[in-house]
Amino acid sequence: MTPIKHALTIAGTDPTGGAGIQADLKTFQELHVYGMSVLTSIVAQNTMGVKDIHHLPIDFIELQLQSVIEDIYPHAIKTGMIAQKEMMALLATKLGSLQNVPYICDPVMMAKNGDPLLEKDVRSFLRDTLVPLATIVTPNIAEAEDLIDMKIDTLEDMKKAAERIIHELGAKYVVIKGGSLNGEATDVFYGKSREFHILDAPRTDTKHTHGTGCTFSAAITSELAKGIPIFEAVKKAKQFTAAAIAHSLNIGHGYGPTNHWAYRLNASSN
Ligand SMILES: Nc1ncnc2c1ncn2[C@@H]1O[C@H](COP(=O)(O)OP(=O)(O)OP(=O)(O)O)[C@@H](O)[C@H]1O
Ligand SMILES: Cc1ncc(CO)c(N)n1
Repeated sequence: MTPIKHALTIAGTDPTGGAGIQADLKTFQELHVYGMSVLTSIVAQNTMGVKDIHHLPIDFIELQLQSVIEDIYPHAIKTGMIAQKEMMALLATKLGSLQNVPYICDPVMMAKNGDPLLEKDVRSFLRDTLVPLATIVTPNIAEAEDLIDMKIDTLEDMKKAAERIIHELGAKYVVIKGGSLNGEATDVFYGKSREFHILDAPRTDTKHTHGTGCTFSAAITSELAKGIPIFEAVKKAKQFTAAAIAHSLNIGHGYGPTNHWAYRLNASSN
């Protein structure tokens, strides 16, 4: 039997379970990877928006990380909501010291309704500290625009932005998620091999897309933890997320969550 793989998410919380740490752990579980988590910020949010954020002390984030790593070494690590400069600095030091562990950087900046999840003026620090360490960085359109200070309106713009993220910021690979562009669900993958891949999936006409980005990056993390090659991992994550959105859940009063078990249902009916 293949030994179990372990994946670690370092992120903020969503008490409604659709985004953040909770979405990551559900995704790890669905993709048969043992899930672990280090909390950075506790967020009072729901499908309608963010009410307040409580940031954990830096030394306590460090202690959580140390507790996990000295006991169950992760085969892949993702970061999601990292809200403060001090958190980014700590994680840059720690992640930089881990050898050969794929690092998936989801540069989370805001919730689906536009409420900010990062403190003011830290976006450039995220670009300079965590992004360069990433095996793969997974911005949506707004996050990519912010990272390289460029407006993105077309697929060609997405490709230019992807090149700049790799060649100017230093990540190894990038997938820019086009979920919010022109009513398409087309993503652009690019990386050190300098080849573009366009990822398409049928777009589902739904507003219930809370946590799609977390789910997508957690699915990539799961596959990289298993040792799957990077583009295969991204393709699988795209299918997993597309199924989760196609069967998204009309619960809550705002942007409802995706359905993390939809991929399993599809797979068992094939
Ligand atoms: N309506 C949709 N139908 C199908 N796929 C979608 C849809 N919306 C987004 N996607 C896909 O879902 C994945 C996540 O992209 P998205 O742009 O929604 O992330 P995000 O904005 O970071 O999400 P969040 O901030 O809510 O976590 C991408 O592969 C994107 O193409
Ligand atoms: C904690 C957290 N991370 C990410 C997102 C973006 O979906 C969210 N709403 N909450």
